[in-house]
Amino acid sequence: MRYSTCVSIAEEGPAEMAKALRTALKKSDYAELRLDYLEPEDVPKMLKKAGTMLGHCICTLRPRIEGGRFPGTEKERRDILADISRYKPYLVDVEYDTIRKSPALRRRLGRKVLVSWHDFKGTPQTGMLRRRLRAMSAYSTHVKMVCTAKKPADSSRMLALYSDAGRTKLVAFAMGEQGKMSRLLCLYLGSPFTYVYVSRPTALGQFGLKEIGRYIA
Ligand SMILES: O=C1C[C@@](O)(C(=O)O)C[C@@H](O)[C@@H]1O
Repeated sequence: MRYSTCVSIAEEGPAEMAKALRTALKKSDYAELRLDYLEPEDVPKMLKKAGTMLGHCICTLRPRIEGGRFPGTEKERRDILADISRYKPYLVDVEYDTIRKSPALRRRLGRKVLVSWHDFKGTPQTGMLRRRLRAMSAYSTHVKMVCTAKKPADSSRMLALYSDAGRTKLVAFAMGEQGKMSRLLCLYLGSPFTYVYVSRPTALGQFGLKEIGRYIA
């Protein structure tokens, strides 16, 4: 079995992001473009630059309220998300709250959506996590749940979710130093990939691409 990585790229200009993307895809199956790090008007420029590489890209436009940098309004963000999906990337990352509240956006997005949810403060109890997984799976076959581990058992609760995933392609792990190993173990439990960085981490506890290579058997 080969395990896949997704290099998270958070550069602040389209030229830099495109360069980082070319480098990342030499060594990684997937890359995440953190398009919220760009000026909104540069997003289409970046998507054009990415060209056929987009088939390996997860496009993310995270709002500030969910830990991202997108500066505009929710309406502007939803319009850009719908535009991004027209370029047909591998997946468009859309937050659970966004997709749940916007049937209009659901109609405009293709089927290739990664429904995501983050908890930057902690890790809820198992019952809540399971209910959330079920609710998220109603919107896509690709679901991502990322919490913050304060102690090792928090990571274990995230990893236990794989036994409830069924046909859902689940990416679930915990951020933070206490969660670091869950980023590796999720691969062995069925996660389609794990997030890594090349130049600088986009989240706490992320492995570097080279570093994780030393752990993967
Ligand atoms: O959701 C995720 C996962 C992540 O937060 C991480 O912890 O590696 C990094 C983000 O860029 C990405 O959108």
